[in-house]
Amino acid sequence: MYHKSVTYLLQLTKDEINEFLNSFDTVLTDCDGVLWLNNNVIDKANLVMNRFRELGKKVFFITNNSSKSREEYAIKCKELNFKCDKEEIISSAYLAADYLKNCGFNKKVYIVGSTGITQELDNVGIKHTDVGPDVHCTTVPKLIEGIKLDQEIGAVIVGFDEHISFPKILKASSYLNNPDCLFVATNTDEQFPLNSEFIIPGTGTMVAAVQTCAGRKPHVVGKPNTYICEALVKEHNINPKRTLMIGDRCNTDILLGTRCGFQTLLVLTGVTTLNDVMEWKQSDSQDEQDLLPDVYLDKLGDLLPFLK
Ligand SMILES: O=C(O)COP(=O)(O)O
Ligand SMILES: [Mg+2]
Repeated sequence: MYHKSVTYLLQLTKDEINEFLNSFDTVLTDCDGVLWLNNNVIDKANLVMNRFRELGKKVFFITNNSSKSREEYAIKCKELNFKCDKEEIISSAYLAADYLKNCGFNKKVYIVGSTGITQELDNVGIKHTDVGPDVHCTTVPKLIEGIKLDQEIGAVIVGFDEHISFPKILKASSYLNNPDCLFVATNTDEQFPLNSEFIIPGTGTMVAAVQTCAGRKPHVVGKPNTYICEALVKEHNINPKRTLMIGDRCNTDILLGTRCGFQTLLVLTGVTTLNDVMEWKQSDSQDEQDLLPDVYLDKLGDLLPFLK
């Protein structure tokens, strides 16, 4: 309807907004920066998502955040009053485990990441290393002396790891020195959306460290990789043209929507700013044009009055 026009939804007439709301049957929504920031719901986002469901629309939550399993996200949604089943939540930790399962992987995984990944690997019966701090306070030669590489390791998964460290980068890169060792990244988001004076390193920071040292590029399972959406379209018989992708980050959420032929709604409560978008709108680079949303809002909750 408003293909890549960057239309501000609230400047439309009531009828035009209703026509837009009736133009999709399925909603895929990003989480961090759209629905919540950390453990705080973003103004009325839960009321809007629950109302979409009451109006008969299919709803799926697609997050690049690998720190939680689907089960843990289902608990978080319940606590924050978002109605949803575990099967409607796709986290990048789940995607990483699903990808290795589909590859018939039967060795052990070295994880740079957290318990979202260990739980999802456990769910599919894939062996893995532990997560948590791995620090060193000695010299590099002494550190290396103390490391015995595990010969069972056949893949490295890099996800969000607040305990990222020199020893972890060294070990992951050493395993990846074997070209047969798979290199999987959950996502490459550069920073976490957190409206504060601090910049929180996103998973892209951890991935870049290992990628640089290992001299190899990972297979990235999260947005904007279309892997998950192709699976959803097939499994739930979704019509891409009548699907809305809602996101706060254009180089993952909106780009995914563009690649899958979905309609796209950008909300300004997370990472991408309106200035970013207006700069891309002036650009003649196709890559930047692909980042443009169809429509945008200051926050998802602004839709509530139109969903009566
Ligand atoms: O984990 C992130 O960096 C972003 O997560 P999101 O995809 O839910 O916005
Ligand atoms: Mg987000």
